[in-house]
Formats: sequence, C-alpha cells, structure tokens
Amino acid sequence: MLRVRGVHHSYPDGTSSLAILRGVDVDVASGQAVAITGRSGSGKSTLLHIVTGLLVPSEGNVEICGVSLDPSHPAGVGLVRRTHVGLSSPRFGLHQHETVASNVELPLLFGPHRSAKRDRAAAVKEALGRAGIAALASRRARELSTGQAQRVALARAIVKRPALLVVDEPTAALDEETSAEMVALLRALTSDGMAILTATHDPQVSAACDKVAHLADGVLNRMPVSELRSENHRSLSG
Ligand SMILES: Nc1ncnc2c1ncn2[C@@H]1O[C@H](COP(=O)(O)OP(=O)(O)OP(=O)(O)O)[C@@H](O)[C@H]1O
Repeated sequence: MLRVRGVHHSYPDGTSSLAILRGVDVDVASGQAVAITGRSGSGKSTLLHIVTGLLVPSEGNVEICGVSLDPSHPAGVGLVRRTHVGLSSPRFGLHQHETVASNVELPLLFGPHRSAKRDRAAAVKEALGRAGIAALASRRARELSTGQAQRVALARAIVKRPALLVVDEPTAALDEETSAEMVALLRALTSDGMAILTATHDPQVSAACDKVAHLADGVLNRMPVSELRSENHRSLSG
C-alpha cells in the first residue's frame, strides 16, 4: 500500500546542496510494520516527511493506496494525506493547554468535509480506546507524562483510521516497560490491517517489525529481523 521508488533528496547548503537520500526504495504492505534505522542525521525523518507528503523529494516517486503523490497536483497530495496517512512525530507537539480529546480531534477539523460533532466525538473515543488512554480524555496535555503524551500523539495520528501510519521515534524518551507497551500497541494496529512505517533508534521497536532497513550514506539496506530478535534477547512481536 506504500511504494517508494528512487527517492533522492538534497537540502540547500550555502552555494551547493547536501545530498541526504540517494535512491531509496521502500514497500510497506497493509498489516505490515517496517522500521527504518540509521544514525542521527542519516535522513530518517526526511524520508518520513517525504512519504507523508510534507516534503517534495528532489527526485523519485511515492505511491499510497495506488495514488502517486504528484507535486504538480498539490490538491491531490493534500487529499491523499488527509485520507490515508496519519503522522505521529515528536516534532509536532500537542497543544499543551487543550484537553487530550481536543488534541485528538484536531485532524478531524481540517479538510473540506468536516464531520458532525457527534461523529467526531465517536472517532475520538475510539482512537483513545485503541491507544489505551480513554481515561485521559479530559486531562490537559500539559499534565501528561511523556509516555501518556506519546499515546495521545498516536491517537491523534490514527483518529482518521488511516491506511498508513507513519511514526517518528515512537519510543523516544520512554522507559523500557512503557516502550514495550507502545510496541504492543503498534502491533495491535497492524493486526487491524494498518500499515506502519517507523523511524527508530530503539532495538525493541526494530525487533517487533516485519522488516527493518538501515539508512546509511543515503541508501537503505535491508537487515534480517531474525538477527535483531536474537540480539534483543526477547521477542516483542505480537
Ligand atoms: N530543512 C532542512 N534544511 C537543511 N538541512 C536539513 C533540513 N532538515 C534536515 N536537514 C539535514 O538533513 C540531515 C538529515 O536530517 P534528518 O532529520 O532527516 O535525520 P534523522 O536521521 O531523522 O536524524 P535523527 O535520528 O537525529 O532524528 C541532517 O544533516 C540535517 O541537518
């Protein structure tokens, strides 16, 4: 359901440019979780932003649910993003003074066809339930622990029931036990048919994914998950 082909990306760097991605291919099927690993600065977030249509690649193609993210048709890119993609990233924080429910409702307020208040409330309730934080609905975001806030960010990303969930650093700043809960949550979402692409430094997350690819020098190299699992001592895959 996600198909990335020949993606190159460079950022301007003074008078020249800095090549970050140099021909990246990735496939993620429905119900599959794929992890991208790589050193800090290797380009993982850049790739995720390209996949979600936030960034236009210098070259290459991204297809989601059979529809190409064609930069010459920004309206079409916007529609695919709003319809099929959820993004959870530490770079897009919560509104600290708003309640958890309001934060999760936010993606439902954008786009040409805003649903009725009752339908939005039902969708928020379902997303909070799936993220295991139904009891936090009326709490202010500023009152949450890091782990709770990560779950709220995830609930916000899945509230529209996207076919593709893109998660940047799902366990950043979480302890081992809370990380394991987050991993189990992600696996439960794939069991429901969601496709997940995640960038991570956490071996727990990689070990629970169906495929792992390492980004270095602008290219992705597949890593055998079996090796990661044995390195990680315990299997977290559901
Ligand atoms: N908007 C930008 N303009 C210029 N350079 C950028 C921009 N965004 C990222 N970069 C550079 O591109 C490289 C890759 O950044 P990116 O955030 O994709 O890496 P990453 O692998 O996600 O890192 P981390 O694991 O630390 O989050 C870095 O050298 C970064 O400084």
